Amino acid sequence: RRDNDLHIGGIFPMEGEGGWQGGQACMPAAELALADVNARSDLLSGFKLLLHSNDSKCEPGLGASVMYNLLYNPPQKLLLLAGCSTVCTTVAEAAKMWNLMVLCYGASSPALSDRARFPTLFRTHPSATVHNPTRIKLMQKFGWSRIAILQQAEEVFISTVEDLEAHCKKASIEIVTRQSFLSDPADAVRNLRRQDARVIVGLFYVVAARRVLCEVYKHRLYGKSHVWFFIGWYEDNWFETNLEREGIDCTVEQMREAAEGHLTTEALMWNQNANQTTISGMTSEDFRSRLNEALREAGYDIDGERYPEGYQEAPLAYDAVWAVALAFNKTMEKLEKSGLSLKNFTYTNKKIADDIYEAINSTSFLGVSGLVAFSSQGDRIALTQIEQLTDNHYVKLGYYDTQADNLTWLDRERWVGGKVPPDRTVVVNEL
Ligand SMILES: CC1(C)CO[C@@H](CC(=O)O)CN1
Repeated sequence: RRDNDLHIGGIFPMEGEGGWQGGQACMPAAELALADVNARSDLLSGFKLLLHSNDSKCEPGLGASVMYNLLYNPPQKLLLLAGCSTVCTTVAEAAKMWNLMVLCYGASSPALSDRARFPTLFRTHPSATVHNPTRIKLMQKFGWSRIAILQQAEEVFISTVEDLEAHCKKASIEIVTRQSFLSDPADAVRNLRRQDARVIVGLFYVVAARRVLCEVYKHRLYGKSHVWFFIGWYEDNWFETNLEREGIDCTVEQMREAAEGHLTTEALMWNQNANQTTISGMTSEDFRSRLNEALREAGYDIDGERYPEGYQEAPLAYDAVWAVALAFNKTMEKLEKSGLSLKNFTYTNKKIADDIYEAINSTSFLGVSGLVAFSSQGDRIALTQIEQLTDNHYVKLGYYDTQADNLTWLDRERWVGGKVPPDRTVVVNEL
């Protein structure tokens, strides 16, 4: 091994049944970034960044064993990249014992925003709680102060709802009912009707979302008197696919009718200003072309729209490597003043670990995923996008910058009844 190599570990969810196999697109994206930062003569003063990757299958146990292999086999690693909330939780909880920073490009769990448990964690993937200020902003915009919540009983949604409840309290928005279900939403949806819920925030994975939508159709909790907030990162035609395979007893037409008009929120992962040059010299569209080329070479039929999992999150992995390179660069400059370099780092060297922490913590640059910067909890600061399903197509309604409390609104919303649905039964006094 050349002694001017800087080594980092990469843990990518490639295969596996459960969870998110986003490493399929995120590992190629990370490798593109590695080539780009190593091609820059003005970064890392002559050192080369090397990435040692392994597959976690999005399983925390396998992730832990992959991490131990990376740490107990030379060369010494300086930092770990990881994906999947479950793997990041395990890796980040342990990595502090080796004074290693962990940069998660694919972890949305709100539980990870905890410096007590994860003192060395940073994420380029925003927490699921990033949706909540946007949901509140929309409720205030449309005058809804009485809402309901329907959620699947999964850790990520439970902690997201707790955060949403706190935001609702602060905004004096009443939650008339909070219904949760494990896998069958029928009773929960029926209870929504009993409580006369009109504005409902739905938090569940996409398979559960199809079950919910069919129940919504059956209980007529849709149309001109109801508004649904769904998660925006499902596939675009999620409400009309896999109905047979998943035993959904609603037709495509019924699902479309129930879905018409719903709103979605999601974190922006591709820089919206498509022709804005980012730190790599590329625009986000340039990045898309290069990623597509790399994925074609890896055997994916991109032109046939056969995208690998993690395609949406690929900019987060690309920017994670840039964040590491910039932070290492800053740390090298600081260490050189005392005649040291990152080659002096060891797993017991907390001093250099603190320097790397400080460098990442103060990192901020324009990446292909937009402005990359971290909160004091290591969370990605991100914009959100709002869409509405109209005639079976998602229409962009606007963007929200939580930090600046700035809502960019495009005035494209359409309501089934021609006006904004009220959040409660409106009694009209007959004169
Ligand atoms: C937006 C999504 C699909 C949320 O889950 C992330 C994976 C995880 O949190 O485990 C990947 N990105």
